[in-house]
Parts: sequence; structure tokens; C-alpha cells
Amino acid sequence: MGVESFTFDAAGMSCVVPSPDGDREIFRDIDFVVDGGEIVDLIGPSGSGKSSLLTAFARLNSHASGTLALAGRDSSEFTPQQWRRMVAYLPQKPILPGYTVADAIRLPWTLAVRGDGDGTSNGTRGLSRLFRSNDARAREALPDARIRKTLDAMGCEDIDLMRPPHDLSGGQAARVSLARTLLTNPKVLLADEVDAGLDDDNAEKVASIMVHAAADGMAIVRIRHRPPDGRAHRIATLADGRLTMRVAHGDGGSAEDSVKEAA
Ligand SMILES: Nc1ncnc2c1ncn2[C@@H]1O[C@H](COP(=O)(O)OP(=O)(O)OP(=O)(O)O)[C@@H](O)[C@H]1O
Repeated sequence: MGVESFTFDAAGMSCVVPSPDGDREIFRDIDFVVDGGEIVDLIGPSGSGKSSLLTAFARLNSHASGTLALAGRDSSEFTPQQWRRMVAYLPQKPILPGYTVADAIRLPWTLAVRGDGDGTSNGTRGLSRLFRSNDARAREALPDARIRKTLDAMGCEDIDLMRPPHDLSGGQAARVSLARTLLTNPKVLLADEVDAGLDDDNAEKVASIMVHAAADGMAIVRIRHRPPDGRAHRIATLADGRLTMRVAHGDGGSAEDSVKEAA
């Protein structure tokens, strides 16, 4: 069932943030490439700019600049929304609105239905309004049965779709948030410390879900603070505005360095 190959390409990425002492450069002129099927871990000291770089990749960082391309197509060919559907940023803290886990997982579909539907989606409506009618069209597009099957395939049999999302444990919430993003089928997944604060068992489940997604052709960049788990193909280290890339050898221990970029 041939997996389509592609490259995500970021060139000349810079980020300058405002600070009380004037503008502060977080990183400058960074190049980064990840292929479909590859897992790259992004590590580095706290505050080095890892999240800023990932949000820049997803066109969510107004302080960043640079050139982005996916499968040879420049990001300017896409609206930010189209881009983020292909290059999905997954934040550390799961945001799971809705009355049930199924609602929370269906959120992107509900928003899409509202977006192209009756023209009443103007951003001022509350969540209760959003989920009020439990959108039949969103349910049609992503039925409970498909969500159930997907969660089960991800080893999430423990998650009850009808539970309120706020009842989930931290590990379950992290997996639901990941499952929701994977169901939208992005080409690139930018995972920002999604295993932070999880016990080893849940961190392992999250990692294994991502390994399966990568095996199906997704490109995955993970910000991690945990010890290497042997899942990454390459390790990118961001420090002092420079990005250093090396090949991971099993546990990411020994490796040849190949400096990619200098500030
Ligand atoms: N919008 C902003 N305005 C001002 N400063 C910002 C903004 N966004 C990020 N920064 C600063 O940029 C620096 C890099 O932040 P970032 O969150 O990207 O680092 P990080 O490496 O992901 O950190 P951590 O590992 O602690 O999550 C920090 O000093 C942060 O305070």
C-alpha cells in the first residue's frame, strides 16, 4: 500500500521576541528538514526556543520568519488553516472541549462543518453553543464507531467515548489529544512535550502511537525532556540560537554530529 514520500523543509528560520530590554533574538537562520516516516527529537535547554521553532513551523508564531515548504510546495500557496491541517502542532496541555470524549475528538470536524455551513461561526459563540446540536454532519463524517476503532487500534481501549473529557487522567487526555490530531491525518506532526508529566506507561503508549503513525508515512518532530526512548531517527539540539543535528543510534547516545546551522 505504498506510502507517499515527501519532505518538510524549513529554511532561514529566525525568531525575535519583544522583551523589556528591546527585541531579543531567540534563534536566527535555522534550516531544518524532516522526511515522511521519520521521527526527529528536538531537545535543548529550557528557553532555548524549541516551542517557538515548532510553532513557527506550524505558522502559529507571529515573531518568527523564514521559508517553509511541504513536498516542494511553498507555504505561501496555502492559507494558514490549510497549512496547519497538513503541519499539525500538538501542544503540551491537551485542550479537550465538549461534553464527551467523542465531542472533543470530533472538534475539528465540528468546526469544519460550522465553518462551511450556515455562516454563523463567527468566533463569538460559546462552547455550549458549539456543541449544542451535537452536529449530525460532524457525526456522519466521523462516527463514534470509527473513533472507537481508531482508539482501540492505538491501544486506548481504556478510554470511554461517552465520558466527560475533564474526567480523563493526564495520560488518557494526552492520548485522546494525540488521537484527535492523528485522525485529521496531517503529513507532519509537531508534538510539543506531549509526554511531559506522564508516567512511564503512558509515555510509552504515546511513543508507540507515534511510531505507528511514522510507519504509515507521517513526519514527526517531538520536543522531549525525558531520557531518549530509542524511537527517534535523528536528534536536533537547539542551544544558543544554533541547531545541531545528529543521527540517533538506538537510544540516541553516541552519534556523529553534523552541525546544520549557526546563529
Ligand atoms: N510571545 C513571546 N513574547 C516574548 N517572549 C517570548 C514569546 N514567546 C517566547 N518567548 C521567549 O522566547 C524564549 C524561548 O521560549 P520557548 O518556549 O520557545 O523555549 P523552549 O525551549 O520551548 O522552553 P521550554 O523547554 O522551557 O518549554 C523564552 O525566553 C520565552 O520567554
